[in-house]
Amino acid sequence: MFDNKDRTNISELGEFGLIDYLTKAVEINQPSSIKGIGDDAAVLDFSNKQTLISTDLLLEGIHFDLRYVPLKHLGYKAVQVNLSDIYAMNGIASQITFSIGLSSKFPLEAVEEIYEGALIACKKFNVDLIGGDTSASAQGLVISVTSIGHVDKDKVVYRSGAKEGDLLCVSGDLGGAYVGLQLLEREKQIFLENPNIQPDLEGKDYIVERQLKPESRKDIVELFETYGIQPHAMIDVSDGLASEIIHICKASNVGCKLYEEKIPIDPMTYETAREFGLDPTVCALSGGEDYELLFTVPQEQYDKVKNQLDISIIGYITEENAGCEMVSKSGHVHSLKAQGWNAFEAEDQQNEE
Ligand SMILES: Nc1ncnc2c1ncn2[C@@H]1O[C@H](COP(=O)(O)OP(=O)(O)OP(=O)(O)O)[C@@H](O)[C@H]1O
Ligand SMILES: Cc1ncc(C[n+]2csc(CCOP(=O)(O)O)c2C)c(N)n1
Ligand SMILES: [Mg+2]
Repeated sequence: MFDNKDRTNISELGEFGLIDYLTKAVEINQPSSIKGIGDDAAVLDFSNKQTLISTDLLLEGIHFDLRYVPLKHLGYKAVQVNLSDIYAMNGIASQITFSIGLSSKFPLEAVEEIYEGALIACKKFNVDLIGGDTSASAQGLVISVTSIGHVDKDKVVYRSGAKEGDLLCVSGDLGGAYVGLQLLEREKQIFLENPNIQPDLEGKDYIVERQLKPESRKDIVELFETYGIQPHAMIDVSDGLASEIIHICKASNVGCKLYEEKIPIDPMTYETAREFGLDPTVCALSGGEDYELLFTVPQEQYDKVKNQLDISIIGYITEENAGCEMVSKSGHVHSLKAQGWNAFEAEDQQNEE
């Protein structure tokens, strides 16, 4: 990925030199950022708002494969997947910390690319980078991002607030990131077998972007504010629709009825899934990494959500004993299973190979 470029060995700069180098372009814009990079801790002040904090870990070989993920995209995605958790609380993200563990194969130029992507995401989403940690790693690249945000006390939305009769809604469309991943994996295999064949991703931009460059849904939180929509429960779709629905239902002690025909799937996702012999609905239910927002609203808010082009009403909340069910296109009722992506399963499969 970075073989043909200039290589500056990180040991030439040392840890502090590297930190200075990477953070020289960092700007602080948020009024809540009192002190950013440069002391033992950052200092924040959210006055009368509630503070939101979320952290996630991204590991080479488990969460990403550098044979087809460009480093700049990786930096961008690492920030997006974290901001998504703040938006899933109906909050606005304002700061992140960005930590990296680097194995010796990474030259300075590689780390610079990761940072470039991360800073583009920060700028676009109006978030300050206020700190992090940098270390050597014995093997592989490790990235951990912590995102910090704020929300009015009466606006915060938990997974546990869904009520019987609520409408179950989701933003955007689902399954694209998974089908994009299948496409990238296929091209990787072809390339490994014959390095002279160039990857053929033509016409597949949307799903490849859904995988490599996801956009967290700050715009949906802003839309809620504009239209006075207050969800009862919310979660972001990282592991797949089925798994996230079950999280909401378990946390809220409710059941749900999901309609397969209502699940939003982009035509390119649909067609490419079919080309791969995959069921597009299964890709949406279990694929993951869509980073859309899944939420419930009381029925009285139907008029506010029904005309939103980027929101689909996919079902409704039932009482707990009814369980979590999906009505298929043919009218059959299936119990929903949380077959979402699981980092530990992926590891087991790798060990078996
Ligand atoms: N090692 C850990 N120690 C303490 N708490 C943890 C740990 N791992 C996860 N949690 C907590 O468990 C809860 C659920 O986390 P989980 O990672 O399942 O959700 P998520 O971050 O929204 O999903 P994903 O990681 O799939 O994007 C959160 O409150 C999180 O802080
Ligand atoms: C090489 C490679 N293997 C697997 C995936 C898929 N994947 C990575 S993270 C994730 C969901 C959230 O993870 P977490 O719950 O750990 O935050 C999924 C479905 C990928 N993109 N690349
Ligand atoms: Mg997590």
